[in-house]
Amino acid sequence: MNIFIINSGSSSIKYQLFRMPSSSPVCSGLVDRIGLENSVIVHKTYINDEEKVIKITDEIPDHEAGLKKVNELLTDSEIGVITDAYAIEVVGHRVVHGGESFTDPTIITPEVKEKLKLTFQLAPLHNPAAFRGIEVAEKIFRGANQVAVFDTAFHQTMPPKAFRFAIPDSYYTDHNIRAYGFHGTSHQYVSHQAELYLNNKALKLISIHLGNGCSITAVNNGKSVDTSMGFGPLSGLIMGSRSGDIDPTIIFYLVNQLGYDIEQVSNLLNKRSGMIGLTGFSDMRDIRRLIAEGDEQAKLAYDMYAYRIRKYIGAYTAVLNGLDALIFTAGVGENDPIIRELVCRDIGYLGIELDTDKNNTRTDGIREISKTGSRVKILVIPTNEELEIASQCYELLK
Ligand SMILES: Nc1ncnc2c1ncn2[C@@H]1O[C@H](COP(=O)(O)OP(=O)(O)O)[C@@H](O)[C@H]1O
Ligand SMILES: CC(=O)OP(=O)(O)O
Ligand SMILES: [Mg+2]
Repeated sequence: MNIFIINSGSSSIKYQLFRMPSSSPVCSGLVDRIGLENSVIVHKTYINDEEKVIKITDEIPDHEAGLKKVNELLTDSEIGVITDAYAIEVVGHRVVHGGESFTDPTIITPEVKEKLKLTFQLAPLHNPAAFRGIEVAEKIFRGANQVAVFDTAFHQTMPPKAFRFAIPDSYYTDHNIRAYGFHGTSHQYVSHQAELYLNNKALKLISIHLGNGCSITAVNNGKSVDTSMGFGPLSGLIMGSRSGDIDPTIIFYLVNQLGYDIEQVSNLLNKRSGMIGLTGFSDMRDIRRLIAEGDEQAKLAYDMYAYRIRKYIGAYTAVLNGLDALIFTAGVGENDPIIRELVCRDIGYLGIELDTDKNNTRTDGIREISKTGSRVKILVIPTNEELEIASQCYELLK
C-alpha cells in the first residue's frame, strides 16, 4: 500500500512515501520557505539502499504549488518512484489538534473538515496549515483516502485529575476546555521504541520532545498519564518561538495596562517569545554560536530552557512514583548534547546520571547516554512521526 505522509507547517511541508507494511521510506523531503524568497525543495529517494538527494530552488508561492512540484518529482520519468498521482492509495496528514471530536486516525470527509475548522484558533500555528495541506492533497492525489492522525490522540489516556483545569465545571462540560496534549505521535513512537530497546513493557518513562515546539510526557506502561502542553500547544516548556508556561496575570496586564488586543497577545506568546524572544534566534545552533561568542543573554536563555525541563522531570517522577528511563528526542533533543547535559546536571538524587563521553558521541539510531549503573537509563531516540502516522493509516485501511 503506497502511503504518502504530509506534515504541513505554516511555511514548510515535510513528506515521506512508504510502501507499507515496509517501514523504510521510498522517498522523503522538505518544501521549505513557502511564500518567501528562495523557496527550496530537498527531495531524497532511497532505491536499492542508495540515497539520492535532489535540491531545487524555485518560486513556491503557496502549499499548492509546493505539493504540485513534489508530485512532479514523485512521478518524474527518471527519478520518479510512482507512475502517476493515482498510485498513492492513502495520504496521511499530521493534524496537531483533534479537539474533543477526534481521538483516533480518521478518514477525512466534508463533515470532518467542517469540524477541523473549529480547531483553528486552538492551534493557530498548526491546524490552518494542516487544513491547507489536506485541501491541496485532495486536488492532487484524487484516488487516495485522506486520513488525519492527531497529535492529541496519544494523550487521551490522561486521567481527569491531569487534564482538567481548576475552573468551574461548565467550562469543561459546555466548552470542552481541558488539557489535550500534543506531539502525541512522537511521544508514542519513542516510548514504544524504548520498550523494545529495554525489552520491557512495564516501564515508567519521561519522553522529552525538543523540536521547534517542545513538550514532555509522563508515560506509564505505554500510556500517557500527563503532559506539559495543554488546551493548545503553548504551555509547558520554553520553545523556539513560544513562551511555554507563564502566569496568566501577564495577559491581563498586557491588555489592560499596555493596550494589547488579543491578537497581539497571541502573536507575542506564539511567535515572538521562547528562545527567539530571549535571544533573537529560535534555532539552537544560532544560540550556541552566540554563547561561544560570550553572549550572556543567550547563556541565560539556554539555562532557562534546561531548567524548565528539569522542573518537569521532577514533577513527572513524582507523578509516576519512580522512573526507569528518560528519553530525549526531536531536533534539539537528538542533536544538542549541551542541552542534554544541562538538563541532567544535579539530578543524581533521582538516579539520573549522564555519561559525558557517551553524551558527546554521535551514532545513528537509539543511544544510551547514561552512566553504567545509573538507576535511570537516559536514551536518545530519533523520532519518526511520519512512520508512526503511516503505521496507523495502514492499520486503519489494510
Ligand atoms: N545540530 C543541532 N544542534 C542543535 N540543535 C539542532 C541541531 N539540528 C537541529 N536542531 C534544532 O532542531 C530544531 C528543529 O527540530 P524539529 O524536530 O525538526 O522541529 P519541527 O518538527 O518542530 O520543525 C531547530 O530549530 C534547531 O533548534
Ligand atoms: C505541536 C507542536 O508544537 O508541533 P511542532 O513542534 O511541530 O511545532
Ligand atoms: Mg516536529
